[in-house]
Amino acid sequence: MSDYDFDLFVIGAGSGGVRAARIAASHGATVAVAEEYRVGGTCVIRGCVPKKLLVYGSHFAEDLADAKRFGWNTDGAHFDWSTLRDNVAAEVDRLEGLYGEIFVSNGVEIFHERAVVTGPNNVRLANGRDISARYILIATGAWPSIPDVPGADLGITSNEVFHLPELPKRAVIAGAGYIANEFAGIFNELGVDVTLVTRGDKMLRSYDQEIVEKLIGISREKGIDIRMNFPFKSAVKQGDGSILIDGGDAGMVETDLLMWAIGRSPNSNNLGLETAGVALDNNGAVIVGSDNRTSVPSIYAVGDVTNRVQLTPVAIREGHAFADSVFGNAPRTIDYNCIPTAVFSNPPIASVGMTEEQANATLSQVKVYRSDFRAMKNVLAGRNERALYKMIVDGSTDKVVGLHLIGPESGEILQAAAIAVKAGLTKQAFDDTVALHPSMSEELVLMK
Ligand SMILES: Cc1cc2nc3c(=O)[nH]c(=O)nc-3n(C[C@H](O)[C@H](O)[C@H](O)COP(=O)(O)OP(=O)(O)OC[C@H]3O[C@@H](n4cnc5c(N)ncnc54)[C@H](O)[C@@H]3O)c2cc1C
Ligand SMILES: NC(=O)c1ccc[n+]([C@@H]2O[C@H](COP(=O)([O-])OP(=O)(O)OC[C@H]3O[C@@H](n4cnc5c(N)ncnc54)[C@H](O)[C@@H]3O)[C@@H](O)[C@H]2O)c1
Repeated sequence: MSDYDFDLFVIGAGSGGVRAARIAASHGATVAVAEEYRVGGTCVIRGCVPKKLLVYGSHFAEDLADAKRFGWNTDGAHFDWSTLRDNVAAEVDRLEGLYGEIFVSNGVEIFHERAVVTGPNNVRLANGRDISARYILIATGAWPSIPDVPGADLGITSNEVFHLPELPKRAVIAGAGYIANEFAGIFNELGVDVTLVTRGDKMLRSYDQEIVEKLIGISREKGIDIRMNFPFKSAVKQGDGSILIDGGDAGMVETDLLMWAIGRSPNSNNLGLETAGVALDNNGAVIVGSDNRTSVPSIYAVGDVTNRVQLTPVAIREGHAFADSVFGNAPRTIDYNCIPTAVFSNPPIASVGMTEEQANATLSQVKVYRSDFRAMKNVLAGRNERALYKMIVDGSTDKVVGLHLIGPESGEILQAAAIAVKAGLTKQAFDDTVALHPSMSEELVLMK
């Protein structure tokens, strides 16, 4: 007989929590999970998945316009937001069901309610039930940040954006990161008049800034109004229902929808962590070691709540490594080097490894190769939109240390190329590879 109700209690059924629960159960642990909202977490319910489906749905606007040059008569084509919104919601429902089945088929008990930590080996469910566990895993994710300015509550966040009753005529998106650029692209394609406001003079700071400049140029060309150095002072609701935003010296902007996309904070509030002795950093992130263990030996944490890398594949890996280490007798840590990432803007950006700026700051010799080209499809479509691929090479070893792409399907192209960068292949190895023609990705082996 175990001294505890379960070997593992996971708080949060998102990317990290679901993986950890399933793998721990497969190692023979008795596992329970608490989820206060919907099984699947941010990525499945209100993140990556519905976002990518909206990216696909919105891109038909351009595809249909381009189709004319390829001989298709698309007159009469029109868009219906409720159809896209409801079909995406139905797909999310389907996936939520599949995630629930993972628990059933692995013998994991799920509690559909909030749980808080009450001690090193104890949690309390919202219904008041106390449960003990040998280990507790905090996998509660992150929550959209909202700034402390008057009228901030007039804005929505990515939590609400998938359920809009109708599309606004005008939208202001505040922020300059992933979500801001992705939704600027989606709304713009769907005919919404988009203004992107950002307090600084840079966007997508972690990305190669030459690639970002290209995105800014193309976005403006498509009609997205990008306003940098915009100090968001306040928002007020006007008589006609519109929202008036005061940007101080940057001027006033009137809009029908305000969306905050200024980052996500670790979901650690009122979780009982402080009382249990779990150390948090100044941003509320749970502090963990490379083994995902917190300051309390029986409590671990993975995913966004630790604020290391806020990406689904990373949360999944952390959850998997935790379960293998603690229940599978196979301790291991995650390698955070060369994580490929993409911004599903229009066009998308994809990146792996060092930017030119980072390489210059750390390597003694840096070579940069560029290919600035127009995709064949864009040429025939009469679309004057160019792609840019950049390869960053360590001049002393010839190793490719970074790849940065903007252009159609760049995420799909980069995932494969990232294997070569992660493996430490040289520029010569890229050059030795015969081009696959005609394709956009052949540019990767043709850079001079
Ligand atoms: C709009 C958007 C788009 C994104 N797009 C991408 C993308 O394209 N690619 C990518 O890699 N990443 C993307 N992300 C990030 C990705 O969704 C997260 O990194 C990932 O979901 C983190 O997983 P997690 O397990 O840490 O937390 P989550 O998936 O957020 O899961 C945490 C779960 O815990 C639950 N919970 C919280 N507190 C409690 C409690 N006390 N009791 C019970 N349950 C609780 C929450 O309801 C939630 O379901 C996107 C995020 C957003 C918001
Ligand atoms: N494609 C993807 O992989 C993807 C997509 C969406 C989200 N995500 C993940 O979710 C996280 C959150 O996304 P996000 O776009 O909200 O955040 P982000 O960190 O990408 O960008 C936030 C931006 O808001 C700015 N900002 C911060 N505080 C501000 C304030 N008070 N006023 C004005 N601007 C402010 C920041 O300078 C930054 O540019 C990302 O960091 C990413 O890890 C990933």
